[in-house]
Amino acid sequence: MSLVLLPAVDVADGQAVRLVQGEAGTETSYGDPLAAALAWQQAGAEWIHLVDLDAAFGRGDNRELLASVVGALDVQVELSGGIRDDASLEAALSTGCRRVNIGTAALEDPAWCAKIIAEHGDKIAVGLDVRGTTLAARGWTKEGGDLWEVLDRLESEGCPRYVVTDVTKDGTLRGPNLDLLREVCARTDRPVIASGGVSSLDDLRALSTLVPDGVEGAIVGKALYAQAFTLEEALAAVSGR
Ligand SMILES: O=C(O)c1ccccc1N[C@@H]1O[C@H](COP(=O)(O)O)[C@@H](O)[C@H]1O
Repeated sequence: MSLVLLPAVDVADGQAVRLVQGEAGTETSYGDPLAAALAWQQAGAEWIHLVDLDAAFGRGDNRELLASVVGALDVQVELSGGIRDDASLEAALSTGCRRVNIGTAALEDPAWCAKIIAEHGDKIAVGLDVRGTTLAARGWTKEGGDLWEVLDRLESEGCPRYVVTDVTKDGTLRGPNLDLLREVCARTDRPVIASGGVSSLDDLRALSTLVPDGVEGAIVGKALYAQAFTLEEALAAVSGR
């Protein structure tokens, strides 16, 4: 199996943006989110990782815009940011996205998280956003507990998939945290999506070596927007071409 690539489209104030280490105020804008997503689709992406950053930061949302982006795409969408209760989950799933990524609520509302895993199974992924081994919540501005304790709990609840982000690497082009990914994969048989730090085709080749361990995919953001490589080149690299 080849590593699945998920180009990221993070949306703040109606624009596609990239942050550095998830910090508000570090935005670089890349224009219309739909245009960005369509460009990745046109280049061969099978998935888009679509994030409502305003909802993640609790400062508003881009819900209607993101719904229109999902509706206009033919590829599968992983929708993330601000999905924290029944209403936001229902709104997210009703867009037609393939799955949602739950961050803060998995840390602050374990009972609800267990309930939605039981109800929606594979449509749920949990985002493990970490600094070191401390989880981050609420737009990565609050600490959310110990990674290994939370992972043990989610395992017992049957969490179907994890999106593992090293917050310190995100948007920095400093390379993925391969050790962290290896450690998470050693503690779960569930698929893991790697996020944060991809800077080069060699990073993608390194992540591909972790596919047998359980790394199913990689979210790629800044490197694509900064044109460190094209998505076509990335897809060729992970397919061994
Ligand atoms: O993706 C980012 O750059 C990012 C930066 C700061 C906060 C969140 C970010 N991304 C996504 O938001 C979810 C968490 O949202 P929530 O806690 O469930 O509301 C996180 O997993 C990232 O996918």
